Amino acid sequence: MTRISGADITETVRAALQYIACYHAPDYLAELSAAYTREESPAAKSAIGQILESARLAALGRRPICQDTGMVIVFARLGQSVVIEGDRTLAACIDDGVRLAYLDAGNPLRASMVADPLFTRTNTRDNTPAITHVETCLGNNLTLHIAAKGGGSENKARYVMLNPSASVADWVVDTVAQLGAGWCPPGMISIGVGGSAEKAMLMAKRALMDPIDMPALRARGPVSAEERMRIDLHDRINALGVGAQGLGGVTTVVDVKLTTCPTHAASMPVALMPQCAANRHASVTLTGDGPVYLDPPDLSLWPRITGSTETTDLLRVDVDRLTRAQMAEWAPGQTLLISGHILTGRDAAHQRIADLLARGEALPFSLRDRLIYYVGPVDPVGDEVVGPAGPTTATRMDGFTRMMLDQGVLGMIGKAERGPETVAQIAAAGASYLVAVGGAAVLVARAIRSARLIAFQDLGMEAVREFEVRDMPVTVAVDSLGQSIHVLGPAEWRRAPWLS
Ligand SMILES: O=C(O)C[C@H](O)C(=O)O
Repeated sequence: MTRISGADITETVRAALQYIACYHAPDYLAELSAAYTREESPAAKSAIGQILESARLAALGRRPICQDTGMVIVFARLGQSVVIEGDRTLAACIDDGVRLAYLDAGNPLRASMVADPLFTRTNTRDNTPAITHVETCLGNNLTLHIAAKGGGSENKARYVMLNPSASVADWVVDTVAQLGAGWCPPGMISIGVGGSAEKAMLMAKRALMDPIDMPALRARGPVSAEERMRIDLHDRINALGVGAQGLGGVTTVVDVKLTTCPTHAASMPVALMPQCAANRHASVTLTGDGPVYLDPPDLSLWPRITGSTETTDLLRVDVDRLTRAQMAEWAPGQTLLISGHILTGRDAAHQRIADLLARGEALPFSLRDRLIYYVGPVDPVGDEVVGPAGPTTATRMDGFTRMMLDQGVLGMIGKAERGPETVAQIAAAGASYLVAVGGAAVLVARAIRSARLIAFQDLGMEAVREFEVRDMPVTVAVDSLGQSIHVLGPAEWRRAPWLS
């Protein structure tokens, strides 16, 4: 019998969450560095370079690698000979650790969880609850596989019940082809096949925390049908040409996981889980000897990438004097360095604006001739004006775009593709959609010189702020003619004859 105190579980979870918020899993970092070296598409190479440089700044400064510091997912393996001491359940001990980690005064992480998801969607302010799954096993230990999963990649999880004779591989490739870039590639895709509907999802999610072994698998060669399928999927997904941030490129995934389980003769449940470029997870085993701390990583593994936002031949834009005529000169894929004042606003702020307008009430700020940056930043510490502040997925704001353009908005900054209708609205208004690199949150924040709360303070990280930026690198994603880099880029880099 092993006694593990609830307080030790809490402290272990707290420390692990602070750790993974700032340090990428080293195996993923190594694969991302290799992808950077391999990348042939200039836009994708620049995006990967920015993610790597931002990751290095985050690790050195011990700040979150992404402004979306994630929803905490814990897979616990509880030995049957373990007694958890104290008056808290295992899930409550884990939630206590989440609370302490996210409210850490020295390195606060962003609270993203909202309670009452159907109606009030009220931020719980401490990122609880964690989503905890417990499985018992033989033994004297408690192992916790802990991840902080970003919302953008979680939103792209997919599930299907196929006929037993259908091709799972074809469904996976077709599905990834339609996922868009909101999951922030390059990352990983994990497939769970079999069991029941919920079992397939859990298998896929759990396997995202396994070590990356695609290069080793290729080097030794596959020895099973599953391994052959993994390699095939890896090749076919990369041949889609989606590339980093959906800008078109040779690497969309660095690994593909595949987990199976017996299922009903009538069924073929298939789950697909993407993992974004903020690949944050760690495993810790408590043995009853106190809390467990992860060893500090070897920071020489974090490469220094220079030139990904080189300023020499880029167009500098003063957004305080921006006109539609100027924007008409921009071309998709062109990188700009913007300076001046921009407003922030994301899901909840857009909903609030829509509600105010629907009631015929005045907005507490003017949107005329403004750029809106879709972002929910981390709170600042020390002399920061804002914490890490990368873009959120713009596609979610598509339904509000007509309304914002009608209010006189000149353009938007976010990440990932816009739907065809939104692209047409942007073009018709002579507006623009710009992208910053998702997952390069520390780098983006460096361009922000001041931040001021403007409205909707109760929305926390989703409040409207005004940022003053200097030389913030953004890429034109939709120009005023309605051309989209998320269509043009992947089309240029697609090497998938079965799609044409
Ligand atoms: O919530 C965010 O800041 C980003 C989100 O994870 C997204 O990718 O859309």
